[in-house]
Amino acid sequence: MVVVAKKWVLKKNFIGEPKDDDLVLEEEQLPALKDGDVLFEALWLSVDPYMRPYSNNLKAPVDMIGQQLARVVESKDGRYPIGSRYLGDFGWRTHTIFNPKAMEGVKGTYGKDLVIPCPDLAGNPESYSLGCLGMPGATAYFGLLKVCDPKPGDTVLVNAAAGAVGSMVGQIAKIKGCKTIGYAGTEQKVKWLKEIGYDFAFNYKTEDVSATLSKAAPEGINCYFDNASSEHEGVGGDFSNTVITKHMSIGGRIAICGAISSYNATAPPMGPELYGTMIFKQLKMQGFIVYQYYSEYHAAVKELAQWIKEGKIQVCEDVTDGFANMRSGFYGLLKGKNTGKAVIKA
Ligand SMILES: NC(=O)C1=CN([C@@H]2O[C@H](COP(=O)(O)OP(=O)(O)OC[C@H]3O[C@@H](n4cnc5c(N)ncnc54)[C@H](OP(=O)(O)O)[C@@H]3O)[C@@H](O)[C@H]2O)C=CC1
Ligand SMILES: CCCCCC(=O)/C=C/[C@H]1[C@H](O)CC(=O)[C@@H]1CCCCCCC(=O)O
Repeated sequence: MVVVAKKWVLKKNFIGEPKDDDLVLEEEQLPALKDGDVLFEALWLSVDPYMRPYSNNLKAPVDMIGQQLARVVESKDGRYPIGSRYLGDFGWRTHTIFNPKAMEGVKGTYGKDLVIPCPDLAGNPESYSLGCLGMPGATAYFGLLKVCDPKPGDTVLVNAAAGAVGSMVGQIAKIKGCKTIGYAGTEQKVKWLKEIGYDFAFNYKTEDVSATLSKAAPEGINCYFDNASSEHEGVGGDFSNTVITKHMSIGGRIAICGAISSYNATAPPMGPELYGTMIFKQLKMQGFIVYQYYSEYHAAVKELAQWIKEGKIQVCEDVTDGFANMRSGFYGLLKGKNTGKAVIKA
């Protein structure tokens, strides 16, 4: 079988906001399969914020990085039957030849396997394996439960709350008996946050962060799940500085999950202004990477699937149709166009 794969190539490293000619769609004729080779075809592909900062470590021109849900279409390894589904770190490409035996023991970033069987999704749509039942869902699960360690009755604050991670954090926090406050960048997102059970939701672009927090959480914030980090401008100034210096309660916990507001920045982010508050309020602030909890990943996905099945978690996906439109799906994510998990249908 002659297969011509389509792939997105990072032609130039991004500088500032990504531009159309930084990423270019190309074709590549694949060779015939050798012994042990498996040919995968992408079904769904993920676009995630990390692709922007991580691609700075690559030297263009280079094939773009990313995870996809793929099915086996041809196989010379009996352990990989035709039709079976895998999550593969294959990058932005439609077809991939991978040799599991030759790649045995080769790990991806943070010790994760490069190709893993699609987990049991308990009847949920396959694309969820890249979102609520995949890396972003697990990020929400571990970041909240392990790093923020919420107690029933705690107040949990989340920014980029209508995204893949943030929408899950708020709903898991509700399951754990917390009061939840979410901030997002459009009125439509704010409306959706209320629909999925956030107790309070605000538009950080139009409402004063400090004033809204004083009203919604006069008791202070116990857990702050930070998806956007410093330089995240809300009305009234930097979002995280405002939250941390003015609104944390004593003994509060801060999970540093991401820093999307600075991914396109061309100057380094500002330094810590927070030490005084951290000390006097006895705060804990911890960065984390979802795969540091890799040994518990499948158990987490199982519990998340159960919560979805029980109707305790609602899911929204932002689907871009067609591999050829993957770049615009990614650029849209960086501009806040997505509600819920941004995925590409191949
Ligand atoms: N530590 C870890 O292991 C992991 C960390 N992450 C991090 O979690 C965060 C959320 O990821 P994910 O849920 O996948 O993405 P989202 O689905 O939340 O999409 C990104 C959202 O971020 C917001 N945003 C975009 N640009 C800016 C900006 N300049 N300032 C503030 N907000 C902005 C937009 O929402 P809005 O309209 O509300 O501004 C946008 O929709 C990211 O920072 C990501 O890097 C993700 C996975 C794993
Ligand atoms: C300042 C940058 C913060 C980035 C935070 C973030 O979004 C991290 C995401 C990682 C998540 O923990 C698990 C992942 O899959 C993300 C990293 C993936 C790196 C892939 C590199 C692949 C490659 O080099 O081929």
